[in-house]
Amino acid sequence: MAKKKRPSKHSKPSSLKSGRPPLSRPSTSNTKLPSLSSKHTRTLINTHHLLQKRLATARLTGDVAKVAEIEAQLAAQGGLESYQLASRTGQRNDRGGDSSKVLVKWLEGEVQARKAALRGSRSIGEREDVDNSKQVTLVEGMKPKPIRILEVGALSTQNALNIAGITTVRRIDLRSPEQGIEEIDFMDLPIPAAPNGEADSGYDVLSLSLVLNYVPDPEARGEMLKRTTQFFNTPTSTRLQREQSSSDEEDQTRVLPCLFLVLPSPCLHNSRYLDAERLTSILNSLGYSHLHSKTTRKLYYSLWRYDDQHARDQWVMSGGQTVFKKTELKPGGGRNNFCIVLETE
Ligand SMILES: C[S@@+](CC[C@H](N)C(=O)[O-])C[C@H]1O[C@@H](n2cnc3c(N)ncnc32)[C@H](O)[C@@H]1O
Repeated sequence: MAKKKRPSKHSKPSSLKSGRPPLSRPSTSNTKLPSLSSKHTRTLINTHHLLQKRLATARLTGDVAKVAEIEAQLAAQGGLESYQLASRTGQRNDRGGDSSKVLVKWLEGEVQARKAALRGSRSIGEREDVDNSKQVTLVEGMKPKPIRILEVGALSTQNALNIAGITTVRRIDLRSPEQGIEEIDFMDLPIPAAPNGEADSGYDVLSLSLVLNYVPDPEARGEMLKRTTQFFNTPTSTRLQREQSSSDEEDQTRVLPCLFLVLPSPCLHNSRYLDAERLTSILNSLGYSHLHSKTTRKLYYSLWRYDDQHARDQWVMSGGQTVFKKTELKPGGGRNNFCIVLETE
């Protein structure tokens, strides 16, 4: 059988949607959650991931019959829609809750600072009561900038990230389960423009919660991580912030801009090819520094500050690795094959 040409490793990251099964039905519906047992939920999610992986391999080897067979299996299982429903069931409070609460906890300092600034601006506004037009100008002028969040792989518009007056959240997914979630592949999402080096055209926080493990192959996972770095407020604004920051200590406590990364715990703690040290090196090589992490029985949560090209240059200058191939770190049975591969430009 004729083999399909493998895409070049250095080509522009391709849309992940092209490697996905068709969406099972129109995307604007607001489906009521059926009650699924946790065993059923787990089986559905695991089978979906397994079929996705097999589908990616069949596509790569150009096995057309196999592709059709796996797509039919995915469709019979309910496709991405059923997978999303199962994932939402898994987010219920009685099943461990939704990861956005952990992110908000780690952003607490930023949230409280803005709340205090808001209170301050309101009291100044009240003092200027005599002149209404001035009051508005003053209040608006003093208003803190909201924390701009991009949530990739969003299942609901209702989560802890919505904090009135403090955050603005843009949500995207391959399949939009409800209004307010844009249906777009992150790999196709236009990179924010920064006209004239203007700050604030990007995001302060990018959330990738249980998304990277959805991507079926290791190179595409690396591409996804690499792409995250282009969505933050411009490197110029980050650098300016750093220069304005009064001390190194202050710089150490800075949280924004940052990446929130959540993976199933076994992807990090029981993989042949990935562990916490390796993940840290991969993210350091992209210009991230580790701020927080926590592991529960099911999930690994982490927060990484993006320190831009400057940090990446320093990493390279100090001899840091920038290419991460599929290298066995922990041999032996009983482990999984989750892996992230990173190639240089
Ligand atoms: C397990 S759900 C995770 C949902 C939620 N973030 C959570 O933490 O529970 C994974 C979602 O990521 C979405 N997804 C995967 N790859 C994506 C991509 N490249 N762009 C946008 N969404 C993506 C899938 O469609 C799916 O709805």
